[in-house]
Amino acid sequence: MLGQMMSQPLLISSLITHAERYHSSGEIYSVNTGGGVEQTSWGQVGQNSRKLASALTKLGLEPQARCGTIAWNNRRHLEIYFGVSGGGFVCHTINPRLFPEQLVYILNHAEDKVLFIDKTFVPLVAAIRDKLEHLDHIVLMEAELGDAADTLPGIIAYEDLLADGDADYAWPDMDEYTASSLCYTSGTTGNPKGVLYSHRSTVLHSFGVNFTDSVGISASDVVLPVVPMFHVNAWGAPYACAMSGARMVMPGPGLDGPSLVNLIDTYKITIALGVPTIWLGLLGEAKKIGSKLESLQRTVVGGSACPPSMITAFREEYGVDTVHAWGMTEMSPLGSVNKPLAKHRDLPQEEQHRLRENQGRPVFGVELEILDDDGNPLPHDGEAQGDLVTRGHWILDAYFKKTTDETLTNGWFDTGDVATMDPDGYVTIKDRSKDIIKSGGEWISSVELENIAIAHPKLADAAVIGARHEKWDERPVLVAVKREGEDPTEDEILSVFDGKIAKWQVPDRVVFTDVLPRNATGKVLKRNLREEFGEVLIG
Ligand SMILES: Nc1ncnc2c1ncn2[C@@H]1O[C@H](COP(=O)(O)OP(=O)(O)OP(=O)(O)O)[C@@H](O)[C@H]1O
Repeated sequence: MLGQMMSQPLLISSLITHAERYHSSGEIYSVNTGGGVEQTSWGQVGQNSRKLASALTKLGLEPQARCGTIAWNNRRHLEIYFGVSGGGFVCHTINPRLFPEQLVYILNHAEDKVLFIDKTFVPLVAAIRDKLEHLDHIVLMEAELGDAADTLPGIIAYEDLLADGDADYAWPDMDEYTASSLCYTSGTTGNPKGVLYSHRSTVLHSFGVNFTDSVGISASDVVLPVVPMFHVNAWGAPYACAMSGARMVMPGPGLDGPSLVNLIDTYKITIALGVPTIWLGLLGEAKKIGSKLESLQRTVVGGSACPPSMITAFREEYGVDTVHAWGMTEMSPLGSVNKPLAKHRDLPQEEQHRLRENQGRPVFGVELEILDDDGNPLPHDGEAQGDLVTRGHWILDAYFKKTTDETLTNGWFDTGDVATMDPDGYVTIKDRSKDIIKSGGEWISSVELENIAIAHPKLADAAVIGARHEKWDERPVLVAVKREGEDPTEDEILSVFDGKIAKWQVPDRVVFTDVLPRNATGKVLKRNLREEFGEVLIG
């Protein structure tokens, strides 16, 4: 049995303590709700997070009380991440883009006692305040209350709350399995479900993010987390940056193409993380204003499938490496990352590029398996498609307020994705099991068709659904959004599939629409598309 030193608990407070001690002067730039930029440092974030923990304790919060946040990526949100969890409370990040009824459901289900909000969300919260059953305090993430004092009586200004905190507050000791944070799934396939993370799972996940063959954030990086802090903790970037000492740029509410290009060029961003739709907007903008995105070394893309045409555009036009990653809320979220192996170095460039398109290999700490309908493992031959299941150090045991038996099957979590795995462990997500198209007993991947369609120069966006078919049960239909000023015909669009896939996989029809319905994290809501276009092949 080894001694005390090696059994020190893995706590979130240890991440911020490390940042405060060893990269105290490391800069953090934060865009506030008015568009101005504030500069702070890891040392200041550390100090403020301790004051916050102390102030929350003085407010009388019980250990493990949930503290919600409805906020953009900014420095106060960063302090709340460390202060709330470090103080032994649970940091519950909430997606403001959810419908008000969903917000009420989540806040009541989580039993949030305190809610931290950005100024932008005052009207949103005022409209639902009466329905929040457990809420005792609302904190405005500003120095002064302004009009919010009238709109939300009793609201406290963040800086006033901090002023009550003790600057030499000592982080409490606790078991590393204590809950530290809570996120709800984005509700693409049903009601949002709560996922609790522990201190241990969060610290281990940060190591996972920082592996060289993963996102690999280093002290010399300048990191732009475009992925919101309410979307699975910005994929763990805030914790991983505290661990490594990277400089951070928090983009605030401006996530449009021009704002992002400006931040990348001004702050010499080296790594940016976000979902594919964000990068589509950014690529268009960079071209328009002639930016070369010179400092940018890599974009980390996940949340939904990254179209190969985007990987090519980043590489060929800007020399930026796109790192395709896959995961989900239930996985903290990191599951797999696409990085090459030594043996790939000798392959022709084209082949190397093609290999970068799938969702990559499991990171140490995560196990992945593919199973057939009877739950038996399928071969890792890159061909066999099955249900992707997982278990590991930062994969959930049970949904919040549910049991393990209701969440796992034989100790594994079913991701709801259908995938193949090759002998090196590279995973290709074919579809979500609910979206895969079952045509006469054969499976067609809607993602594969979308990846091809989106490269059509006359299309701005595309999604493929299975529409009901009298003979084949289901057939693919492409729902397409035309690029501004273009008016392609159905045949013109379908020609994009020529020679790229078998003829029987080509969509039966193209239907045009103005905009694709997306959920609060930017994923296409295919069930809405099926409701609208699911019958277009009948009669
Ligand atoms: N790189 C990727 N390529 C393809 N799909 C991805 C990728 N990254 C994430 N996904 C998809 O996103 C899913 C995880 O989404 P998330 O955890 O944000 O919530 P959700 O699953 O959409 O919500 P809900 O479970 O409530 O429907 C994965 O299971 C997968 O289908």
